[in-house]
Amino acid sequence: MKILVVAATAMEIAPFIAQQNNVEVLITGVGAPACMYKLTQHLLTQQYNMVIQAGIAGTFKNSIALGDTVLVKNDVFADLGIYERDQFFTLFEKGFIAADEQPYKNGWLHNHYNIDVNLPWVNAITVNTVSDQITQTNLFLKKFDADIETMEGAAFHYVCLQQQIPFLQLRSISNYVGERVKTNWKIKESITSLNHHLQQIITQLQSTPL
Ligand SMILES: O=C(O)c1cccc(C(=O)CC[C@H]2O[C@@H](n3cnc4c(=O)[nH]cnc43)[C@H](O)[C@@H]2O)c1
Repeated sequence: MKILVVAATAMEIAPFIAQQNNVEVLITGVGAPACMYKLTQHLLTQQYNMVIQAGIAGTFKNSIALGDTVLVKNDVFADLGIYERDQFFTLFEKGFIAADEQPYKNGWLHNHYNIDVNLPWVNAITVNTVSDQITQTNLFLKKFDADIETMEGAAFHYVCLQQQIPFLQLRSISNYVGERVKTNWKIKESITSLNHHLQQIITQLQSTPL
């Protein structure tokens, strides 16, 4: 099985890279535009059976602990929309995109691939601007009721769905959304957990017949 591992920063998958395990790695840079460009460019010339995005993330939910690792079932470009009279509308709500228009399913970028691992599947939002303003956190929480937030997930889902390549988005929780005091983040713990699960998933995939 030919697998590509994608991450925003090399730091997030440094332990995995250090193992040199014959799996290709693509570092896209932080944010959705860089992820979209780099991944699309790469996939136009290389073929894979599976692409895995691995990274850290913020969570909205107290039921998710820092250091926990999750898989993302649905993602969305949360701040792609229109502000009108102090109200935020998505492009679906404004009728610019139909909720089930390719590659969307009910307004989400849905991953229909399943893997038999003991990790929770969650819903995510992707933002261009990470904010410590409670108004932004509450707005997105009310609108999408997602579990976690990243800056690249929806871009990753969008490209893989359009290119029809099986994919997994693996995230470990480093912080609560809105928390910008980095000393309150659990970066080291989340990276350790992320890389442990990444290696486990890859070992499992490599032992699965195509
Ligand atoms: O400061 C460090 O030591 C450090 C080490 C590794 C990675 C980082 C990052 O800042 C990675 C940025 C990456 O993390 C995602 N992320 C993490 N928390 C959130 C959040 O609350 N909201 C949105 N995105 C988050 C994001 O995908 C970035 O690409 C720092």
